[in-house]
Amino acid sequence: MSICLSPSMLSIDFTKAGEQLAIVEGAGVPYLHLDVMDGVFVPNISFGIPVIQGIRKASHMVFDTHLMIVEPERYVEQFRKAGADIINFHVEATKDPAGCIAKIKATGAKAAITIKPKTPVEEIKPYLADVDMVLVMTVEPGFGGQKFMADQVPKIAQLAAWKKELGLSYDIEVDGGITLDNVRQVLDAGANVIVAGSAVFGKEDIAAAAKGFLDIFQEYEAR
Ligand SMILES: O=C(CO)[C@@H](O)[C@H](O)COP(=O)(O)O
Repeated sequence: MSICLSPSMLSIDFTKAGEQLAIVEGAGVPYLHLDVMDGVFVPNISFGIPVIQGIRKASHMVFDTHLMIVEPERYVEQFRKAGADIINFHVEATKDPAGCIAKIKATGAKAAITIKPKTPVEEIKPYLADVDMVLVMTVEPGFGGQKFMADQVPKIAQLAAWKKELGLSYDIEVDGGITLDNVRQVLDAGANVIVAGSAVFGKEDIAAAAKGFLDIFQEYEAR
């Protein structure tokens, strides 16, 4: 399974967004992680549908849209129309995760389900056969630049074990505090989609930061 980098837009310099998106795309980064926050599900507000629609025109990357909003099913069609390729919602944010997955898939987008650090990984087990990706948060959602929670790594390993045991093929994404120093920990546990905000867009040399991750991925893929 290939390993992908998904840099988080939350850490982009919005005054230079077009330029910085072109840098990561030019470096061969396949995904762009879009953190949508509503100020209710998480204590922060970021950006939403019009911004995604705007940057869609400037990028061919896979838009990996992480909805940190309550009742995400209300907005699935609009995010898809704006350009989302993957629609990622929190199991804690909806009363009907199965319905939300079905709604996402009906739009033609890939469906992904996410858990916060305090949520047991067992809560998403019933949905594993129906999703394209699972996302393990390694920080409390809401802000970039937080410290990686290493105690979440066993969840990644559990999801990798279930994937094998159940004969499934979902991607395992990890998000929060990932750096060049700790990325091997999550790759070793079985993650294959890596979100990094401050460790990519927060760096002076964005292309070199992205390359640092891509080189490690290449090393793992060659094993
Ligand atoms: O979803 C979130 C925060 O809620 C993340 O996507 C962060 O934005 C990642 O940023 P870093 O922790 O890598 O700086």
